Amino acid sequence: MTGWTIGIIGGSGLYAIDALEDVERLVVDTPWGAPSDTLVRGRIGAVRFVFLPRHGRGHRLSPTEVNARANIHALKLAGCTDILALSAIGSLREELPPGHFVAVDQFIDRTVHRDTSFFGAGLIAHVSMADPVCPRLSTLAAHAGERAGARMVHGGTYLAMEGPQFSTRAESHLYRQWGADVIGMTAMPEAKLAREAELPYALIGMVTDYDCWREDEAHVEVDAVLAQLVANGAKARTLVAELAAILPEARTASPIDTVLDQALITHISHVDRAKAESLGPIVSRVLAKRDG
Ligand SMILES: CSC[C@H]1O[C@H](OP(=O)(O)O)[C@H](O)[C@@H]1O
Ligand SMILES: Nc1ncnc2[nH]cnc12
Repeated sequence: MTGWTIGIIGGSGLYAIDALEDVERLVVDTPWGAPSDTLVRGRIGAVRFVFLPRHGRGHRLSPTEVNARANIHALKLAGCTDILALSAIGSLREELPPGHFVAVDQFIDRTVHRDTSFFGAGLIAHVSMADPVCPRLSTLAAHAGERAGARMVHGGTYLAMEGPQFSTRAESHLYRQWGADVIGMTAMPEAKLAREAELPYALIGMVTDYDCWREDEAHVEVDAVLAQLVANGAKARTLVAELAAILPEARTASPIDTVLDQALITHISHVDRAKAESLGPIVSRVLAKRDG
């Protein structure tokens, strides 16, 4: 086995990864409650994967109901070293038609009804989100997508909206003016929480629609999104298998593995020990270093 354990968060239309071998289901509980579903642990070749369908099998959870803290905490508990998220996205750009895949590298967070941090209550950290995705994993995932036959665009800004309703036309035009390239409802606070958990995160978005900013095009509807996802689904699954094939054999350290060294601000003598205990593997590394 390699040193990688890749957590895969599957978005709308991606509720299983059939290439996984030696599969076992893990029921994991966290201080934030249960994740979206049981985790599916397996391997492809020598690479370990842990798969989690973001909305649960059968798509039971709305974007607001997805418990991102539980999901990221559960993936950390399951031993993940990195997280690759796959999502359906709307396009805010003419040159990103349905069927294109985008390796997202920036976010604008417009979500308002979600818990966005593991920290607080006696243990405070301020992580940098200046560069919110891991360039190493994002580049590898983009190459895997190309090998899977996807039309891949490297880089793009994702606007995270609360939903579950799609945008008004005025909002869609506004987000274009802000410089957003694609839109979705789920990657925030997921990406922020992955960073707090010291897990390098990348997001491959699969364009399903042109949202509603184009006057000559039907506005987005779920049935069109799902039809496009069925068309993209096989490529998304192949992308995961290709990623396993191209990952370097040994995982070298990422700067994201140790972000809490700088970000954790609470003095060790004032850390709330019960809170630290509940965060488990998210803070055990950095606290052991400071205790020592
Ligand atoms: C089914 S259309 C809207 C839905 O799809 C996207 O979810 P995900 O990112 O999990 O693929 C979008 O963010 C909305 O939640
Ligand atoms: N147009 C859109 N807006 C928000 N989330 C989406 N997911 C897929 N298409 C979307």
